Amino acid sequence: MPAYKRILLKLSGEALMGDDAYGINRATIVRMVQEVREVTQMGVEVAVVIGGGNIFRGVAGGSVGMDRATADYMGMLATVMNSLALADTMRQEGMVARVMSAIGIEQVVEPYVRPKALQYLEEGKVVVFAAGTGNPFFTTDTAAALRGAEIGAEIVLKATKVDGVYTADPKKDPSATRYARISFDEAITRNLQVMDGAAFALCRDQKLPIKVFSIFKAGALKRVVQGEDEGTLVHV
Ligand SMILES: Nc1ncnc2c1ncn2[C@@H]1O[C@H](COP(=O)(O)OP(=O)(O)OP(=O)(O)O)[C@@H](O)[C@H]1O
Ligand SMILES: O=c1ccn([C@@H]2O[C@H](COP(=O)(O)O)[C@@H](O)[C@H]2O)c(=O)[nH]1
Repeated sequence: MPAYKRILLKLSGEALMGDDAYGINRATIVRMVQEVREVTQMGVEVAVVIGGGNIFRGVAGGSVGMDRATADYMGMLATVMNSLALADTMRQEGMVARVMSAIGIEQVVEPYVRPKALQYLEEGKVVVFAAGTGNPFFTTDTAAALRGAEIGAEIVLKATKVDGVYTADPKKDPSATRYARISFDEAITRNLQVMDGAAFALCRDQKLPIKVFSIFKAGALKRVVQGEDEGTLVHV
C-alpha cells in the first residue's frame, strides 16, 4: 500500500553515467525506469525531474570562462536530453510518459503548462519536467521543489548517489554520519550540500517534505513510497 498518492521524483543526472565516464549508461537508465514503473503500478502518480550532471554542469570545468547564464542554459539543455532518454526508455518499458520543458523548444518537446501536467498525472501518465526551472543560476533540485509544490506532490524524493543526508559530504569525510531525520532549518543552518539551499527553503516554506535516498540501492524507491525506513527525511 503506497504512503503517497502523488510524488515528485528527482533523479540524479550524474548517476545515469553508471560506470561510464559521461553520458547515459543503457543498463542504468533501464534499471531506474523499471524501479519507477514498480511504483506507478502501485497507483502512485509520478512526476520526474532529472539532473544534467552526466552531460553538463554550468559551473563545471568545461565552462570555465564562459558567461554563467550561457553555461546554465547549456546545463538546462542537458536535462532535456536526459528527459528525452528517460521518457523513451519508459516507452520501451511499456509506460506512458510526457516530457514538458521549461524553455521553449516546441519542435522537440511540449512546453510546461501546469494544468496539462496535472491532467497527465490524473491520467496515470508519468510527467518528466525538463530544462529545470527555465532560469539560469538555479539547479534541478530547485526545479524539483518548484514543480513538486506546483503539482501538489506530497513529497519530493531525491534519488541520488548517497543513501541520505550526512553531517558532512560522506564522499569527502568518511567519519560523517547519516541522519534518519533532519529539519529544514537545521539542514540550511548547517549548510549541508546534498541539496541546494534554494530547494530546501522552498520546500520548507511550502511544507513539502523531502526524502533523500540512494538511487543505486535496488528497491529503495519502492520502500520509500511504501513509507518504510529508508534514507533521510527532511521535514518542517
Ligand atoms: N551533507 C551531505 N550529505 C549527503 N551528501 C552530501 C552532503 N554534502 C554534499 N553531499 C554530496 O551531494 C551529492 C548529491 O548532490 P548532487 O546535486 O551533486 O547530485 P545529484 O543530484 O545526484 O546529481 P545531478 O545534479 O546530476 O542530478 C552527493 O553525491 C554527496 O557527495
Ligand atoms: O533551473 C535550472 C536547472 C539547471 N540549470 C543548469 O543545468 C545544470 C544541470 O543541472 P543539475 O541540477 O546541476 O544537474 C546546472 O548545473 C545548471 O548549470 C539551471 O541553470 N537552471
